[in-house]
Amino acid sequence: MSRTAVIELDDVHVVHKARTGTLFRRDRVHAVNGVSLSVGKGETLGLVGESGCGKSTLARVMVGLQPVTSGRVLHQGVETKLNAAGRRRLGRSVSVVFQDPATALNPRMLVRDTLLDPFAVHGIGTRDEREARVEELLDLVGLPRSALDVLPRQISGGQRQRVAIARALTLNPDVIIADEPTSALDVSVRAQVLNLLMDLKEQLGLGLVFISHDINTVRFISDRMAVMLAGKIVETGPAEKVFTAPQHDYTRTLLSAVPSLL
Ligand SMILES: Nc1ncnc2c1ncn2[C@@H]1O[C@H](COP(=O)(O)OP(=O)(O)OP(=O)(O)O)[C@@H](O)[C@H]1O
Repeated sequence: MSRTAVIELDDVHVVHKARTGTLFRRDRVHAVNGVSLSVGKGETLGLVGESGCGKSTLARVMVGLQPVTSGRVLHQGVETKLNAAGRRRLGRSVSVVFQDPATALNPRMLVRDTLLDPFAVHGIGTRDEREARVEELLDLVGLPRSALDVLPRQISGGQRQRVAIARALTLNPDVIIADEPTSALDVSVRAQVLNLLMDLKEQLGLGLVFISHDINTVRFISDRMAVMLAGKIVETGPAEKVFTAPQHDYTRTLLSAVPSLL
């Protein structure tokens, strides 16, 4: 079966200027080093690797927030340019859920306004359409109507992450990039948020890129898995295969670490 990937990266490199070095000659960090991958609707790609291996930089590339140093980013088969129009197109189709909803959500915005915000940014929908969609979003993520008129700090961490997921869904994206979406949450609610993401993927036919340092969580949620080490993808394949028959030493090292509680 061949279908066009929603997002495809072709030999992408990102070199950051580090905060170290001198004013005139900053050190460089090769955060993403020749990564090629693709994700389509209806599948979950798990991206696993330790802290600092370049996962978040890669996530930012996929949503158009991070320019690449070299390589190509294709959206629906067409190379994207990170000008205003390209970014807007990508932003409608690919949205992101960050690790910590306490910092990702505007603390001074009511949940209702947070969910309405993407409509304003993209200038779409009538007032009635926007309001109806906000109610639909609450149902999708399992929040009560009473959650609309509160500030993020007035609800629990798990509920805040549900709001962040609802916001990511506002404009009906094709793909969601979830960057360590459960790491900042209490252990007791992590499984609920993971299950919600899996249900939404099924129900809406979404593509999901699930990023985590925890290989057990990635296995649980992913169809395909990519293992990242020092900016490179060192192993990729069906999640079950990578898990049961790892080919790379680094994957084996990750697998031998203590199992997590999600
Ligand atoms: N804006 C930036 N400027 C300079 N260096 C950066 C920048 N963003 C990331 N880096 C560096 O690039 C490397 C990869 O960072 P990145 O955040 O992508 O990794 P990560 O795997 O997501 O790690 P973590 O899980 O800790 O966020 C690190 O060495 C980091 O210090």
